[in-house]
Amino acid sequence: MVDDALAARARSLDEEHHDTDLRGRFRLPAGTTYLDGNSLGALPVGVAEAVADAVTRQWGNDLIASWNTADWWGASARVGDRIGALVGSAPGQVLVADSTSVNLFKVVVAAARMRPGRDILLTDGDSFPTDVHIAEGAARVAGLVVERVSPADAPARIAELGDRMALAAYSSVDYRTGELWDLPAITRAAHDVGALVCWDLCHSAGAMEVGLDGHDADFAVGCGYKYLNGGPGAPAFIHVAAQHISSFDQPLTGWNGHAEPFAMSPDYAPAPTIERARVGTPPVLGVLALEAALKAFDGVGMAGVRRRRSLALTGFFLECVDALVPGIVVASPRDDARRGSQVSLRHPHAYAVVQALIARRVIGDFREPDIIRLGFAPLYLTHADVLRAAEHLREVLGTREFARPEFSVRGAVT
Ligand SMILES: Cc1ncc(COP(=O)(O)O)c(C=O)c1O
Ligand SMILES: Nc1c(O)cccc1C(=O)C[C@H](N)C(=O)O
Repeated sequence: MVDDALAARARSLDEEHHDTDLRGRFRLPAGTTYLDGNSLGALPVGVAEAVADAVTRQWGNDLIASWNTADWWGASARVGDRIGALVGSAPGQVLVADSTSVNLFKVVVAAARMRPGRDILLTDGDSFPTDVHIAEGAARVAGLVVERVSPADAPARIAELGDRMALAAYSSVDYRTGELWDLPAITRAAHDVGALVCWDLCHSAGAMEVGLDGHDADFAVGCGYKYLNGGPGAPAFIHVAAQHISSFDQPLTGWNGHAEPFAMSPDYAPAPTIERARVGTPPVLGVLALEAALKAFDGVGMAGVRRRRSLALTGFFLECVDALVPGIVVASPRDDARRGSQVSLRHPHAYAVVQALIARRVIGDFREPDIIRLGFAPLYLTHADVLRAAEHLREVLGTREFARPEFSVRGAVT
């Protein structure tokens, strides 16, 4: 009975939100419910063809001329602008380059140089590990001291630290719990004491509005392979607000960031544009795959993606969980205003539960220590998928299927 009511509700939500259902823009295997687009996004239609064209025609036939004729050289900034439009950053402020880790390193060192005499880098000790590791590593290079403070406590701590604060570096969405942190409040608090902020948008870019310019964010970094669907190892992006570009003195002074790379000067002079964030030769095939993937967002407003899909899908999943798996601990906020595009559940056998779900072709992931992490990529999931996932979860838990020995064997990549 419960299932009938939920099935009817899933159908009516899918009808109501039909205009924003972009499943047709993706190639997803039949019979799979993919809830891991927050780790590796699905393959958009047109990417395989674009990469084949880049390989066979641009590279195979046109060879080195393609740096100009196919504008390989301009691709990093061109694709950066496309991402900028999704995260609320005006053209000329976003560059596709390197990895999120490397881009964060550039920002930390540049920010320290922009705030001489200030010694604190505030960050979240519970962030995705690379954010903490890079913060510590870059801080050593730049002469900063890292203080680990939860995003919830950051505004108050920033006010206490005052003019010791150089940079606050936070994720906008917690990778484990999916909590959406208060980007406007932390940004304001940092600016009130003359500090800078950097936002890691790995778990928000492509899933919700971010409003970087609207909130006056100084810097942001994020990856191309999650909700942006750029494919495994896709290049990342970096945002530097227009007013900071001329003072963005980043430490990785490779020849691609030079004002005139082909002058082959032995002396470094940074490009006057966002291209000063470049380091070496970009991974062109990866940048072009990402560009093709971003076509999935053509004509789509991020406000609709957020409200009519991300929040509708995660909200409906919470309803399904309450009805079908009552009592399970929900680690993600129930309040829409505080939830990213994932729902995480806690279970003492979370790893085995996730493996049992995967065996049923419901793909989510496990995160230490006890998190079943389910990502709801807004473009290609439906409310029917959401219900299917919850029904499988009920069966895996209800029958204790997860206790089968094969589900406890840990693999290297999870
Ligand atoms: C918040 C966050 N930052 C950074 C990364 C990864 O950075 P990189 O692209 O350097 O591997 C991830 C996920 O891999 C992440 O979740
Ligand atoms: N980035 C990853 C990778 O390159 C291989 C395997 C997994 C991952 C990850 O998804 C980590 C990810 N940022 C996370 O939120 O857990």
